[in-house]
Amino acid sequence: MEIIKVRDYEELSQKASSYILSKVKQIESPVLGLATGSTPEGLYSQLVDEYKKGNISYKNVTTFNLDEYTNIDSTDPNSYHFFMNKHLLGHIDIPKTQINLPNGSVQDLEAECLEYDEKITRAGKIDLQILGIGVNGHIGFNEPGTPFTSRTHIVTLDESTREANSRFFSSIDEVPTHAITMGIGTIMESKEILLLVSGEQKADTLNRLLNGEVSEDFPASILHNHSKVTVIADAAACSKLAE
Ligand SMILES: O=P(O)(O)OC[C@H]1O[C@](O)(CO)[C@@H](O)[C@@H]1O
Repeated sequence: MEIIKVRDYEELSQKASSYILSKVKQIESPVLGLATGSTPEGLYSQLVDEYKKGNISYKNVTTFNLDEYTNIDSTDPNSYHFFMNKHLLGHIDIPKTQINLPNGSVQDLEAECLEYDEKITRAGKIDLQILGIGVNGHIGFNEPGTPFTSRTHIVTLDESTREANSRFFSSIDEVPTHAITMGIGTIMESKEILLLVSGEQKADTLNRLLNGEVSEDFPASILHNHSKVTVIADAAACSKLAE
């Protein structure tokens, strides 16, 4: 696991954007894994800017998002479909047919999970997966205790995760209780992973990730078993690391 320490959120977003753009230019038909949450917002804004400046085209890119709430329509402002359109996908030249997010509003959610996982395999697997990390070490919506071998599945969200995400809703009661997420096994099949960690509230999390043991109690710890993981972390997130 390689760690790149940067000054602040702005530098983190710039570094992550350059990293991704170099992959998009290098690979003929890149498959990107995308994340939601506050952390990648700055990155997405940079990716949009580069497109608007005419420095990049995303016509050959295929995307797979990590997760989506269940029982929420894709037009709902709290859905991850809406988030991705608002922050990235609605502003660039990627063809709609190459955009993939789990559909949390279908009746047969189990079938949706299976199909989503198979679609990633059919696309030739993810070239570069972008990840954020929850304070409890979750990746995607894989909460502590999720088997490392898990495939795309339905999860019951931890109260702490619902609490953290309630900032996007008018009250915690409105935060969905379930979601579809790529499994840890699915994420680990990505050829490369870029993890973004920002802010003081993630300082203990980053310390545990880098110095703790690999355990299902802390889902992100599995990343130690992947051969190509880069972590970009800002000074606030690094504030609990030994010099
Ligand atoms: O970037 P944030 O908002 O801290 O979120 C961290 C993680 O939590 C989630 O938003 C899920 O709660 C993930 O998608 C994200 O990677």
